[in-house]
Amino acid sequence: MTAELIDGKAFAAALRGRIATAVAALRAEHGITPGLAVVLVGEDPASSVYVRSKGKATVEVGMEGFQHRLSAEAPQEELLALIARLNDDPAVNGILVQLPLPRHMDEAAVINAIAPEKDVDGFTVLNAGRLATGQKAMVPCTPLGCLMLLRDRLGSLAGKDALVIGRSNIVGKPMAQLLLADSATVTVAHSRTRDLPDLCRRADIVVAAVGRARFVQGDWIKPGATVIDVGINRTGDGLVGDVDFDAVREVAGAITPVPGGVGPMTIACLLANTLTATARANGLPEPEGLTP
Ligand SMILES: Nc1nc(=O)c2c([nH]1)NC[C@@H]1CN(c3ccc(C(=O)N[C@@H](CCC(=O)O)C(=O)O)cc3)C=[N+]21
Repeated sequence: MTAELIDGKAFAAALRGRIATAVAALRAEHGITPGLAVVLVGEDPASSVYVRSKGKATVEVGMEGFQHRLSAEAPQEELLALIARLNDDPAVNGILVQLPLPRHMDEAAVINAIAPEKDVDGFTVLNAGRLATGQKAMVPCTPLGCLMLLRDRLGSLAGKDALVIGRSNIVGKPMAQLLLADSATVTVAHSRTRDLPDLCRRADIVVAAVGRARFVQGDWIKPGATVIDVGINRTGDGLVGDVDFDAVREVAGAITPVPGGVGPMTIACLLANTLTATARANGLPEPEGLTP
């Protein structure tokens, strides 16, 4: 049996369509246009590509995009001053500082300078704590996108055995929190985990976010399991995920491809978070289906 493909690209396009409709209504009924500021420090070519596609997606749903570029050598104070201005700017509802930052900067200090209500990445300590304690939060875009795909495929996640491979603050940990909030039984595996293949064979849901090309093997997968591949690895033969796609798709029930899986959902969820932040900032009801 071959796994069903989970079409993240199509799901993301539909989500962006609903966002565009809500943005148009916000403008017509309240004269409000959501604004998203993206800050890029340095000239990393991959980062420039992401920032450009985020800018394009922002305009396509009718939001206003603001781009700020600082040189790789800019002092941290300059970045903090820019963030302070964006925090105070009423036209800016969401702020994203593209990661990674140059080595001379303190990533945590920079991220936590973002006003929590404008933290559309959900990376600040306050939003991470809110998510972990079941309070209304800004939820990191990639895990939120994965959750939407999982619920669409499986319905209720209650009682499912979920394995998250990777423990980063931006994917693994918030993904585990979201699955736990949906009453899955969650295991988080990492580089020091013993018997990962055996652990994986028990999982109904596998979320791979390790950053190692084709790491998850076909014989690690329980037949019929749902596999979400968060990996974006540039190799000699193009963009590949953290899952050995050709082998795993022979065993799994459903799997996300790379590209065309989680990546497009990340960008759509960034727009979803910007819309949610705008509604909250203006005391308006939040559009449904954009938050967990
Ligand atoms: N503060 C911050 N927030 C981020 O969300 C953030 C970041 N920094 N730094 C970099 C990573 C990476 N990231 C991706 C978003 C979309 C695709 C995406 O759409 N990928 C396409 C393919 C793109 C291609 O062909 O290169 C796909 O998977 O189909 C990939 C990667 C967001 N990031």
